[in-house]
Amino acid sequence: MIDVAVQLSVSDAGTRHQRRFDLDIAFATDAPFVALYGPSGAGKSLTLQAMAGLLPVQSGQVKLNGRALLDTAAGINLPPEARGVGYLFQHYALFPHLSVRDNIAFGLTSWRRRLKPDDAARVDALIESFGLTAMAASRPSTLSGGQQQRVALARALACEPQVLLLDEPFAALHTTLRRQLRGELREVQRRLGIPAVLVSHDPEDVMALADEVFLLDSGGVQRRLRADDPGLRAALESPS
Ligand SMILES: Nc1ncnc2c1ncn2[C@@H]1O[C@H](COP(=O)(O)OP(=O)(O)OP(=O)(O)O)[C@@H](O)[C@H]1O
Repeated sequence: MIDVAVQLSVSDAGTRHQRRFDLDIAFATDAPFVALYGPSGAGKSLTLQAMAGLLPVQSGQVKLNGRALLDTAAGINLPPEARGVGYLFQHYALFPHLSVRDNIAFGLTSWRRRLKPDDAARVDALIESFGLTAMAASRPSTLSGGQQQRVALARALACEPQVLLLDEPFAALHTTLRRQLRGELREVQRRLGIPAVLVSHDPEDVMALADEVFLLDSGGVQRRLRADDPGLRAALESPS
């Protein structure tokens, strides 16, 4: 169960034409794959950042299977590294000087510590699942965009997160590759049983992946739809 209810404001204080945005978002779901969908500027990325602990929240809570990652009323605010969250960005943000394998294993090794056998086996399984075996020793710059995004996905999954947060993960990829990667993501995510929250502008991403969709606008949830709702496609194609 993912249970999010947060209120926060962001502003670029100090600039001449100060802008401010208020997010007041609440959703709770047991769906294994959730999409947050809405126009540019609706507050989708801010919601993921608040869940990951990357943004200060004025009030509210973020709970995962009953475990509070944030609960302002109770004084709980776990740091990002203690939240058990795997975060995948649109731009892969891989470490250029590390091999594919070391990128995937990055969160599992700390300074001077070697990978434990269990962790090494999980990294190898992810490398295989995402078809990266032949390039495991290569640097990211020698990989295609789709291959780099697979590395980033494998890295987000390597730490066995409690939830996977996906921010426009396919935006930089062309249509055929998007379709293929969606399929791979869905298959691995199901097999590992890790719930996912996807942010996307693309109705096809949502139709292909989501079990439940929250339509966002102006910093709040406007509507909730199940994947089998016959009005889903129409709602995605004209969200407001
Ligand atoms: N530090 C900030 N100061 C002022 N406004 C901000 C700040 N950070 C974000 N915003 C604004 O908050 C709004 C929501 O941002 P957010 O990144 O969550 O949008 P989004 O729904 O993910 O949009 P997109 O689909 O374009 O990525 C935007 O209008 C953005 O300009």
